[in-house]
Amino acid sequence: MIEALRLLQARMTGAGPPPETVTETAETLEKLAAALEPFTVPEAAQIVGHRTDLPGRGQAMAPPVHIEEWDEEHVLGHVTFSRFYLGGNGAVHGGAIPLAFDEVMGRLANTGRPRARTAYLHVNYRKITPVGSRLRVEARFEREEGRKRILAGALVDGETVVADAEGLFVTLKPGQP
Ligand SMILES: CCCCCCCC(=O)SCCNC(=O)CCNC(=O)[C@H](O)C(C)(C)COP(=O)(O)OP(=O)(O)OC[C@H]1O[C@@H](n2cnc3c(N)ncnc32)[C@H](O)[C@@H]1OP(=O)(O)O
Repeated sequence: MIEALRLLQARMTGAGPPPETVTETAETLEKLAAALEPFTVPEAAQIVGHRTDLPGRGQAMAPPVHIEEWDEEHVLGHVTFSRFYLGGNGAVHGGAIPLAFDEVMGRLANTGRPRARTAYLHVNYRKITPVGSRLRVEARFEREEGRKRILAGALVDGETVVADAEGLFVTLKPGQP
């Protein structure tokens, strides 16, 4: 279902269909939304965001990062930003890149450690990030200072770093959501 939605997002973004196809598509989507409505559940029971075996934990909002290596110190994976993430002129939207970093670095920050949340994510856009290219995603745990965990991440196209990031993740105190 989530993969199908991702495909739809990409195809819809890249489409210039005639008005009758637009109307037909809108009606079909409204029917699908209505079919799912009776199955609305509380957050803890929803599938999306809880499937850690799926790229982006099954969130169609997050770019689909495929993980190849994962431990408490580093993550290595790859991602291809589909047409859905297009900002303009073949470049990925600047807001989509932190989504990928937060997903990967947030999970790494929380691997084998008490729960933490992102306090800041500083992203450097070094080059344009091309839509449709398979990119390497790297993240590593840099250091810990009290409740603060500092992580680094990079998005690499071939040998070129197209974006890198530093993230601060702060350990939650009891009662913090
Ligand atoms: C549940 C886990 C899911 C996985 C996480 C996935 C990643 C995410 O996307 S989380 C969603 C996005 N993030 C959020 O919504 C977080 C919202 N913010 C918060 O909840 C709080 O601000 C929180 C928890 C980060 C920190 O608040 P609080 O516990 O009051 O921290 P506080 O005591 O002020 O600061 C602790 C230390 O961090 C530092 N700090 C906190 N925020 C920042 C910041 N933005 N910049 C620099 N330093 C900061 C403080 O200066 C302090 O440093 P020191 O100990 O040296 O004096």
